[in-house]
Amino acid sequence: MSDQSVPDPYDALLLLSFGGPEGPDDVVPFLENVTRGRGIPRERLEEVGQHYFLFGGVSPINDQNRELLAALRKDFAEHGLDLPVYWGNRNWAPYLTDTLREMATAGHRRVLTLATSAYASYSGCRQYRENLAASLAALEAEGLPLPRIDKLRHYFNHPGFVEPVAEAALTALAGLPEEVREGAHLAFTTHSIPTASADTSGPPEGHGDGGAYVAQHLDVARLIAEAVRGSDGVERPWRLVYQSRSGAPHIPWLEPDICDHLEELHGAGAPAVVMVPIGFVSDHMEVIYDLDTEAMAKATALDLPVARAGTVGADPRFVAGIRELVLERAAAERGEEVRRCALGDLGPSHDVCPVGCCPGRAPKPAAAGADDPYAGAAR
Ligand SMILES: CC1=C(CCC(=O)O)c2cc3nc(cc4[nH]c(cc5[nH]c(cc1n2)c(C)c5CCC(=O)O)c(CCC(=O)O)c4C)C(CCC(=O)O)=C3C
Ligand SMILES: [Fe+2]
Repeated sequence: MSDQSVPDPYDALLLLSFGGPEGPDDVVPFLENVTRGRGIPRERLEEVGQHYFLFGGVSPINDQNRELLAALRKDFAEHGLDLPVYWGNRNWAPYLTDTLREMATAGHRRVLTLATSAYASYSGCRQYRENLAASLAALEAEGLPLPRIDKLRHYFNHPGFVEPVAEAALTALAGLPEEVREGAHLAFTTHSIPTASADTSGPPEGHGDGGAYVAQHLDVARLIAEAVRGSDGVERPWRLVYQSRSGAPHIPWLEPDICDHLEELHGAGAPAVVMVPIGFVSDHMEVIYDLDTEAMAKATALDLPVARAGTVGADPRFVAGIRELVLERAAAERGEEVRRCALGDLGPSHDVCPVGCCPGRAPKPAAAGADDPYAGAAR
């Protein structure tokens, strides 16, 4: 095609994700990668290993990322966007360092990163930035030229994310028996994190106020509850609840858990519940085990009709939204005036994570932010 455009200054997009095991022999080494130095009790690890074994030791997350990767490449090609897309993971092959090495060797010097987490938090944002810095350190030690790496702004409130999720919520609602549909409650779910980490999520000025993680999820939950009401005029009660808690029991994590919430709703006479996993971008293990297996077993035991909404996956609207975010950021980097699309009350998120954003327990170098130690060394 002759009308290909290069989104200057970027010369590549990096899809950065979690990774997951692809067979029974991968499960234990994968869990060791995930939990190295993170103080997760042994019993919890054995339990989580069982979740994977229940599915033949295969997490769906890698295939879902392969699908997203293919969809991004196709969408970019169809829109004349000349931007190669690569994929690397934190915890499983293709490992981030290997992907970045391939990118550096291929001559890429300005890389934009899309992480498969839509929200601010240590696990969903800074930890990925630390992984990028660690990989850059490894390339530096190998004497390779270092690309400069940026990260796309949080996309939780971008219409490309919100609209497919709202539609999925409606589809799930329509799957409930008709007589309980009107009275159904909406339960928006996301990954629980330690409350201390929730309180310090996002830029420092929001710390102590509950943090950005919860505020961002509440913004999305409200938008989707409104979209559902808009579809049939019925105002349904909704709540943001949590799932997939790990860590030691004496450390407070965000609550209530989805299973406790189902029990409480049932006790209060709710006729049905729609679970909407707004915290995730694909139906990976935390969705197919923690919701479809565990929470559904609870629902069956309670004799409570429960439906689960899908996640965005490789929905064309999500993919197009990513393309828009890439073009927006490229224009901003060129110093152009940009229109930033965002729904809800919080407005578009920052392009560059400020110093002190989503701190971890111990300070570590993090790339793609205001405190990126490689920003100057790169190029
Ligand atoms: C906020 C958040 C997201 C969403 C943002 C994002 O998507 O990044 C997320 C995603 C995911 N979490 C995943 C898997 C796991 N997370 C664990 C442990 C933890 N997650 C945490 C938080 C998050 N996690 C935290 C605070 C811990 C405690 C340990 C620590 O502080 O690091 C553990 C250890 C065992 C356990 O569950 O205790 C596993 C196996 C998978 C892969 C699923 C698959 O294989 O399909 C995905 C996408
Ligand atoms: Fe996790």
